[in-house]
Amino acid sequence: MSSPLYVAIDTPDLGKAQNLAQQVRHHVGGLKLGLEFFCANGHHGVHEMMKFGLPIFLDLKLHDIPNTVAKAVQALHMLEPAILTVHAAGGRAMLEDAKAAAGIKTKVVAVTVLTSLDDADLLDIGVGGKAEDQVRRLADLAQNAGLDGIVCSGEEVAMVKKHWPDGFFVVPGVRPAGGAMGDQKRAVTPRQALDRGASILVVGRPISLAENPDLAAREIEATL
Ligand SMILES: O=c1ccn([C@@H]2O[C@H](COP(=O)(O)O)[C@@H](O)[C@H]2O)c(=O)[nH]1
Repeated sequence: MSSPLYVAIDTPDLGKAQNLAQQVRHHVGGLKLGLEFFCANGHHGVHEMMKFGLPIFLDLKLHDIPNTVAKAVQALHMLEPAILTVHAAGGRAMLEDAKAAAGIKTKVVAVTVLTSLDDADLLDIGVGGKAEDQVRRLADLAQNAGLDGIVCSGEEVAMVKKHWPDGFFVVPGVRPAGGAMGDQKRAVTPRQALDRGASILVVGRPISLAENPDLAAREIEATL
């Protein structure tokens, strides 16, 4: 069985991205490429990273009107990402159209509440109540729109899985015990995320900024 640990390759530098992937390739289940990498390197960069033979998670968090998102998803077809993200807050029609536009090999998952936000941040953008309530609402929306799953924090994944047992749950904001939080506000350990029902875990800086990324990935993997 492949590892549930996906490494976030957050750099605009293709050479650095390849170097990191080369170091951790035997201890992770996939490579997550986000906006930073894609804006700098586009399709060419993704093709280069595909050469490592690991599943590619394109974390582009698409969020626009349904027609625009659907066309963007179509434009990614040739890359056949294993996982692609859109923002749940784009609404039901956008989610349905994104799913319909994706190739059959791609799981489309909806970002609910970013793991860098807490209840106070949500209030600032006009969402009262707790993050977990908003995650639940957006998870229901994603499920009803026919998506494959959602992105949420490890604090909510058990609650959502109860209502969506066969959903695919991506959990970022994962930190080894005592690790630096950085900008993450709703974080759990890799073991907690898995025990609570994560399908895959996304870990970036605890691996990429480590003195020895290979060792950091192995140490995280050993806890799973
Ligand atoms: O809610 C979300 C959605 C996506 N992310 C992404 O995951 C990684 C996390 O990186 P760390 O360095 O481990 O904090 C990063 O690429 C984010 O864009 C997220 O953190 N939270």
